[in-house]
Amino acid sequence: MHDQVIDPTEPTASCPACGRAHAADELRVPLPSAASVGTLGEARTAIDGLDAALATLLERRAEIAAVVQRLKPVGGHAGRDPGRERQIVEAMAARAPSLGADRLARIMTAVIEAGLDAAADAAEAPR
Ligand SMILES: O=C(O)C(=O)C[C@]1(C(=O)O)C=C[C@@H](O)C=C1
Repeated sequence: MHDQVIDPTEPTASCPACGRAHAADELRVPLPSAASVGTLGEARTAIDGLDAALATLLERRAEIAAVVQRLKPVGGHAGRDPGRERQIVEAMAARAPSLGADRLARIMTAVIEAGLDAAADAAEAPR
């Protein structure tokens, strides 16, 4: 899958995830529709592909969130910003209406807290 940026202008020969050529710092994900999956196996294959993309995005999000913690005057759990978290959830709710803001808030609270925990662990780890 795509990881570090080498040269964003240089297309990969063939992406192992989608089979097409595109810049190495892009994630292109097939988006199977619910209507396109008819069997349990097809549905699980579709979920596995989406989860692989989600994991890639979550890993990259945690890396960026760790940078934010170093840039803020007060980082980590002590620097939680509920207003910013609400803004994130509201923006996501516009893209995920069937989940809605309340369920997305549960998801994003877990994502944000996991990111803060990972950043704290990385900051404590010997270099
Ligand atoms: O934007 C910030 O201030 C962050 O620290 C990042 C982040 C996030 O992971 O998105 C984490 C904690 C805050 O409560 C809000 C958002």
